[in-house]
Amino acid sequence: MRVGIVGSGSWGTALAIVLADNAHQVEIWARRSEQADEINRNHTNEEYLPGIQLPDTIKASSKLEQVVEGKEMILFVVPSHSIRQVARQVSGYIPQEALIIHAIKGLELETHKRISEILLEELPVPLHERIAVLSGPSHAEEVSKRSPTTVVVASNSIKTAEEAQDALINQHFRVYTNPDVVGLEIGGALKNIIALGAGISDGLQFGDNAKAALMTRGLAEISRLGVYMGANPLTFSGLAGVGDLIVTCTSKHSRNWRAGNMLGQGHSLQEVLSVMGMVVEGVKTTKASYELSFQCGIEMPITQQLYQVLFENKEPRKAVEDLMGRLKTHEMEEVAHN
Ligand SMILES: NC(=O)c1ccc[n+]([C@@H]2O[C@H](COP(=O)([O-])OP(=O)(O)OC[C@H]3O[C@@H](n4cnc5c(N)ncnc54)[C@H](O)[C@@H]3O)[C@@H](O)[C@H]2O)c1
Ligand SMILES: O=P(O)(O)OC[C@H](O)CO
Repeated sequence: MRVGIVGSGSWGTALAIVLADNAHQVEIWARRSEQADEINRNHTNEEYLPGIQLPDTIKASSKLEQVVEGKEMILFVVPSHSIRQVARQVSGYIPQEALIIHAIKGLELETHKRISEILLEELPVPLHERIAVLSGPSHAEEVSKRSPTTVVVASNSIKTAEEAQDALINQHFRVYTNPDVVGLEIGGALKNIIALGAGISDGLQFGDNAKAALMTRGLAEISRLGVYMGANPLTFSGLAGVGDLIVTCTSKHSRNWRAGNMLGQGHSLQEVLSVMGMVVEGVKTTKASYELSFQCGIEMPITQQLYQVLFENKEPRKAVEDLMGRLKTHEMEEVAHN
């Protein structure tokens, strides 16, 4: 297939490798022309995937419309804060039968919308059945080295999900399908909040019990909001739920964990973001989810404490004390009240 990848950060570039390995014809959009030149000339993307040699067949361009024009498959892999503007810019240039996959893990800050909801608003109606989301435990650094990785694609159309699966699956990159778009998007976006928390906990040197607690209770509040929004609870025990939570809370590759770790060591949010150089989706997602939790009347204690740490200068240690000092409760409220 002729494939256009919108976004040449670490994840867009790693997915370009997967697709080039599958003999697709890949063109990738780079915001800066020097980066496109580097990919075309040296077959590297040193800023985002240092030390990785890209297949020679991957082409790059800094002309956004050109990257989607005439393509049979388009992947959107830009940070969540830019997807609406980027989708709007290319909307009129995408062929009407193209398969659209987004691999973005975040929520729109201003509207709290999921990425597929934004795509439905910005792309023409004939493309709506063609939209799929890709999620799951998948650090770009490992995918680009062809380490075994499993992911999941969801779409409202099973045909679309299966087409995405067929295009992406290979010996190193195993792709499952799932019909639950809401579950995939909520799981993928909100695990970044918990990874920030896990990084803080490690930065405070709290140990493994604390991290396991954050991951487990984090999954409980992610599922609570997700189910309220229409997700299938089973999705959260799958790759896009617990799978991605594990990898993001425990891997040295995670930007969210690393950012949290620095916060736990006493650095300010501004300092942390200025040294990261790559998107830390969990920061904006914490704000969007904090607001959503009040809007929907859903209890999300970890998200609420993290919001105070990130945006109200609360001491991380005090946030942990407040979490531990909450009123006693049942592990499974829903079960206890039946
Ligand atoms: N890196 C991973 O391992 C990984 C894995 C799965 C999902 N994701 C998700 O993929 C998405 C992209 O992440 P990434 O890791 O590739 O990010 P990145 O920080 O490595 O790269 C971001 C890319 O987007 C571009 N960009 C930044 N601001 C932009 C703007 N305003 N408009 C247009 N383009 C802009 C940058 O130039 C860069 O090419 C995120 O939602 C992330 O959560 C990342
Ligand atoms: O590096 P992070 O924290 O953005 O996480 C990357 C992926 O989402 C892991 O699946």
